[in-house]
Amino acid sequence: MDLANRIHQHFTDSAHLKLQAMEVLAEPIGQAAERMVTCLMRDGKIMACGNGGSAADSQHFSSELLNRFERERPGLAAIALTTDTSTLTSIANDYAYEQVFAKQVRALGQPGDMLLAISTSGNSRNVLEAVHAAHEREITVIALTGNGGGQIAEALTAEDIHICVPSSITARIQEVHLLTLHCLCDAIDYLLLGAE
Ligand SMILES: O=C(CO)[C@@H](O)[C@H](O)[C@H](O)[C@H](O)COP(=O)(O)O
Ligand SMILES: [Zn+2]
Repeated sequence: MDLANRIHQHFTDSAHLKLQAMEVLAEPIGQAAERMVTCLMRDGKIMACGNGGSAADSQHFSSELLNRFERERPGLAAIALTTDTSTLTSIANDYAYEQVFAKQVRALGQPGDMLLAISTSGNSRNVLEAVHAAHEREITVIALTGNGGGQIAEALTAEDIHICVPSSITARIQEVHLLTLHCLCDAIDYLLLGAE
């Protein structure tokens, strides 16, 4: 396959997966948005975490709540647990990389907050540990995964919401994750501000 065909194939695969994911994810995405609005309106906050591309997604999402998405509104309480290199490196150095998000959840999280746990494999240990820490603090989890959800799916409770992309290809899963996060941002604004 030459380069042009490879590129065409990526676009085609990504487009097909988004249409397939729409059928199964629209409902949990809507539920997650409603729960996030309830959390925010009760003065809760949304903490987000993930590794690599999912760390970038965590920061992308939190910035669009703290600042704005597409409509004018006051900032909303969100924080990415992936940005403070002094915190991340000291926890990893003094304890273990597995604890870099969980220790922050235990320190910052309050009952009624929410954790957005992003992992394409569903198996990243530090995200899994953050899920456990959230449950200890009576924090509901929105898990954004793929690959069947992995160990994170097994750790979720009936109170949590699982948005699992029906694919095992990391890049394709991430492309649906980004669309999902923008759907969440739009839905939150729609629920708070009404239709434009
Ligand atoms: O962005 C990519 C691949 O597209 C990578 O950086 C990817 O995020 C990293 O391999 C992560 O460590 C994968 O972690 P996870 O999504 O399985 O939790
Ligand atoms: Zn965005």
